[in-house]
Amino acid sequence: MWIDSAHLDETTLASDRLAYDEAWSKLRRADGVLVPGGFGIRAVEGKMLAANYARENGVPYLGICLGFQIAVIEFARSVLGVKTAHSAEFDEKCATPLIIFMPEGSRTQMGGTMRLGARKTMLRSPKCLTAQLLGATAFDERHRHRYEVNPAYVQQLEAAGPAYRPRPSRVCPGLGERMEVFELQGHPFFVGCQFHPEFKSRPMKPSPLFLGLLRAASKAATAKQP
Ligand SMILES: NC(=O)CC[C@H](N)C(=O)O
Repeated sequence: MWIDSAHLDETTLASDRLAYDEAWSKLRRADGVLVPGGFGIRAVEGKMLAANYARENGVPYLGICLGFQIAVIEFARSVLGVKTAHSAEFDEKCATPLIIFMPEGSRTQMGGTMRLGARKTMLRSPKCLTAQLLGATAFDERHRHRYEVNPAYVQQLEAAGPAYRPRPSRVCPGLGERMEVFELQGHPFFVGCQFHPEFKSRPMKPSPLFLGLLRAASKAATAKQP
């Protein structure tokens, strides 16, 4: 079931009540939510609402790349109370640039300068869900992005306490650590990843992150049955 997340926000409520109600009715029926990667501001606030809905209602959530960045912003806004948190991709002058342009990127040379391809992610703890699902704390997954979680805020996010587990990973030498994974404890399944598990996922060998989402969603669906 696909939802145009632009229809979840208040501008659609004002302009097209039917589309708004339909989008929310689909979201409320969903046993799991996947917010995929993306570029550009279209529907970003709706994606934020979907992440908020999944987080607050214990609905399994997998956020990929932009879906990961959205989940981190939503958490900062709603849980940490940092209302001005945003991505510099959508508001370059925002007061709290939680997601910033990566230092190694180029703004003038667009061709091939994205952070692309397989990169090593090294998780801090074997106990996090991502490490358990992937069966490793170090793995190569493919990437495709220009922005990252602002390292200046990672400590503040980590200080949020046991409800939250950011898992930064090492990047290219000299660039320190990059936050690649976002998980919530005490939630049936809430995972965001900066990398794209779909790029290495195959029909007969799906990425364990997709299987994790589906398992959690199917458990939620079974629990709903009378
Ligand atoms: N592939 C994506 O989702 C990219 C996310 C975001 N637009 C970035 O460039 O970082």
